[in-house]
Amino acid sequence: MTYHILIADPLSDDGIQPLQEQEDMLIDMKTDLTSNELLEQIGKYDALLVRSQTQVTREIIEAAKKLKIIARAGVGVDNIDLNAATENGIIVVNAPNANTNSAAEHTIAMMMSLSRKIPQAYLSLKGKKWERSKYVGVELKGKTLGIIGLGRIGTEVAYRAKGQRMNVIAYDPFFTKEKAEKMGISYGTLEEVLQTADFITVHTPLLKNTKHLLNKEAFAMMKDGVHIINCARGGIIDEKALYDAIVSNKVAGAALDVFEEEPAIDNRLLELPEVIATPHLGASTVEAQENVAIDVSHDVVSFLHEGVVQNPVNLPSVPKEIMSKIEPYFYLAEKLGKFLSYLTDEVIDEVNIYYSGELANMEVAPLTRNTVKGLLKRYLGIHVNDVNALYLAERKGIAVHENKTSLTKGFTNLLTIEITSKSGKRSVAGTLLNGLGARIVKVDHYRVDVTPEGHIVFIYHHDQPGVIGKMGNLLGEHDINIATMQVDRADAGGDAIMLLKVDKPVKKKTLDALQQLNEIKSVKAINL
Ligand SMILES: NC(=O)c1ccc[n+]([C@@H]2O[C@H](COP(=O)([O-])OP(=O)(O)OC[C@H]3O[C@@H](n4cnc5c(N)ncnc54)[C@H](O)[C@@H]3O)[C@@H](O)[C@H]2O)c1
Ligand SMILES: O=C(O)[C@H](O)COP(=O)(O)O
Repeated sequence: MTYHILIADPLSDDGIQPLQEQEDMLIDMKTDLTSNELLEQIGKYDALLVRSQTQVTREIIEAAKKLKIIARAGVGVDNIDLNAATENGIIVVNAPNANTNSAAEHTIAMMMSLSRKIPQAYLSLKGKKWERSKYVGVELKGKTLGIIGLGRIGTEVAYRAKGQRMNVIAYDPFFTKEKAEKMGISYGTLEEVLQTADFITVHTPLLKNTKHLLNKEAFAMMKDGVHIINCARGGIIDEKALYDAIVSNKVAGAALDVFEEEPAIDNRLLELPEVIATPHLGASTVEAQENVAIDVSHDVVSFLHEGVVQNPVNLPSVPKEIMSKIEPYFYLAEKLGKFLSYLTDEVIDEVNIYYSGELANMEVAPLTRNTVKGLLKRYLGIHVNDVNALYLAERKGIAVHENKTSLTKGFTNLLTIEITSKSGKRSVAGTLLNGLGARIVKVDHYRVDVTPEGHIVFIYHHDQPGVIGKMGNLLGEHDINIATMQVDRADAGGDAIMLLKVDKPVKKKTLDALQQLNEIKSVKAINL
């Protein structure tokens, strides 16, 4: 199989080496496609690599019938419709650590340029003027830097600002006084940061709750003559409010790398002499560009080849040590889910997954996704995957619950899945037997021992003499060879089940013929 890869924004040539080394990957580098051209062409690609420029909209995602992975060579994924990607089962990955240094250094460079008016003085001198008194700056030493958003970049900015002998105060919902003490900086609420800082820099993502975080009210709370820096995302600052705050001398100056609309050619903030700006260059260093491209290239290769990634955005990442423990159960979980989907034709209202024995001590979320994937696969086929399984279940009104119990019923590990529909509950349980692999060990309250693979004929019948022979004969007449057979019953002469492993798919006319036998209550062909 050959994978078609589209690189739609400029990426470092050295960085995409891991992709270029793959014999089964054909790479198209098309960095000046219009959105219409992208829409027309996206259908043939398995992977799409972008930076912040290409807008990966719902329309594009829905036209991307083969697309499996969208890789963002950088941090912010606000140019990608994540909901649409998740709904369509497309994994999104990014490179969250690779440009942290560059963005932090750019922030410090912008702050220093702002405080000493370097860009303005440079332009003046280039205009053949020698204006020494016009460009008097302020020192950073002893000033307070307020950081809003103390994640990867905010933290690096804090350490660098301390190097400038600034006092640092930060606000982040996950930041505490104890952490502040360890870092040698101050903790503040958002208001405290706004009220005490001489320089304010934002380092949050652009989210619903960070949109216009610095607005008219926020500027009103700040010290007169405050300086503002935004090397995170346009939109965190209300540009109109910033403009007014500069014109009214509340804000002494602003350094902006990002804008509400990019490219920001006609942005009126750029007309103000107090505003210095760069065209979204925070991550534009040789090192960062090489590193982001390497990170996402590795994820694209490992996802297309092995289904695993390091930096998923729309799927929780599982640490390697946890993954190595739960991976052997993936197969069992998916097969049990699929088996169970055949036991009812009714709408499923609820799924309960019981993890017992050693499974009860593990991080089981990926197994839950695999179980639900298996359950939905009978109807959704390739349209359900690890990325969208839980989303699709929720959309179909199926409540999924994880339960952990110590009851192992004699097994070292036991995975039990129970579905509830209008007419009641159905369940299946399986285990991993040391050295023997996966087994289905229980169907409803019947005990069995079946490998969860291949073609299975599942029969509910009355336990009575001769029934097994009759079924064997009938299957023989229909050219179906029985490989293994498992039978269990509630009581002698009562209800019973039979699981027949057969060598090939059983046709409808064979199932209909079995159903005609008096002893048979129901019969299903299960293909795992
Ligand atoms: N200019 C550039 O070229 C460039 C380069 C890299 C990253 N970025 C941007 O910088 C930003 C930060 O990136 P990062 O890697 O540090 O992300 P991160 O996820 O490590 O940190 C973001 C922090 O913001 C905090 N946060 C969220 N909502 C908040 C709120 N309402 N108030 C205060 N804090 C809040 C989070 O708790 C988190 O700690 C992102 O927007 C990213 O896209 C820009
Ligand atoms: O979020 C990011 O990583 C930065 O905004 C960098 O964007 P870029 O890859 O377009 O430079």
